[in-house]
Amino acid sequence: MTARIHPSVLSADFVNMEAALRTIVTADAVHVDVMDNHFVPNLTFGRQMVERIQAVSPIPLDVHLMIDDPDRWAPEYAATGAAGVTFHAEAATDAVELARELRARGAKAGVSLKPGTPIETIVDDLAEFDLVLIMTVEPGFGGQSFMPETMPKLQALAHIRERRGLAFDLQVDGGIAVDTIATAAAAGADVFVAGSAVFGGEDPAARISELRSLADAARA
Ligand SMILES: O=C(CO)[C@H](O)[C@H](O)COP(=O)(O)O
Ligand SMILES: [Co+2]
Repeated sequence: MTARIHPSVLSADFVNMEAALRTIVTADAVHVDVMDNHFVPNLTFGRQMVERIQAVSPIPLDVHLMIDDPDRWAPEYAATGAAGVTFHAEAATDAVELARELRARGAKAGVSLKPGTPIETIVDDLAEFDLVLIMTVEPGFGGQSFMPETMPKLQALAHIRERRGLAFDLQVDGGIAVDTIATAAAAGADVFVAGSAVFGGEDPAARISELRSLADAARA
C-alpha cells in the first residue's frame, strides 16, 4: 500500500482553518492535535473545534489526543465522526477497554507512545488497536527535531506485526520532513504525520506528494 500522509493542522492558521483544509485535499487524512495543557504543556482546542473541522473537511480526520483521562474523553471524539482517534498509553487507565469503546463507536482505535515509553506497555494487546503511533518527538509542539533513537521501537513493532499476522498501521509523528521521512519509512512506518513540513512551505500539495514519493521509495 502507498505511504499515507496526514498533515497536522497544528502548523496551520487556526483562524483560517477551512482555507488550510482546502490546501491539503490530496492528503490521506488530516491530523488534528488536541492538547489539554496537562498531559502536555500546550493547549490547542477541544471537541467543539474537532466537530467543526469534521463538518468542513473534505478528507477524513485522524484525531491525536494529548490529554489526561482519555478513558473519559476519547469516546466523545469518536462521536464527532472522526475516522480515527488515538490516545496516549501513558494517560490511559485501561487502553484495551478504551480501544473497544472507540471501535464500538465506529472509529479506528489508535494508541500512542511517547519517545521514552517502551513497546512492552502495549505489546500483548496489539490485536486491540487499528493504529500504533510512535512519537518521534516529545508531544506538545510542532517544529521539533525528529528523534532517530525512536526507530528501534518502530522496527520491533513492524517485525511483531508480520510475525503475528496483525494488521495495525504504524504511524510516526514529529519532525517528519523531506530529510527524515525515508528513515521512518525504512524502519516500517506506513502513516506519516507532517505539520511544519506541509504548512510551512509555499505549496502544501506539492510537499504532500514529495513526502509520499520519498516514503514509497524507502519502503520499496
Ligand atoms: O503531535 C504533534 C506534536 O505533539 C504534532 O502532530 C507534530 O508535532 C506535528 O508537527 P511537526 O511535523 O512540525 O513536528
Ligand atoms: Co500529533
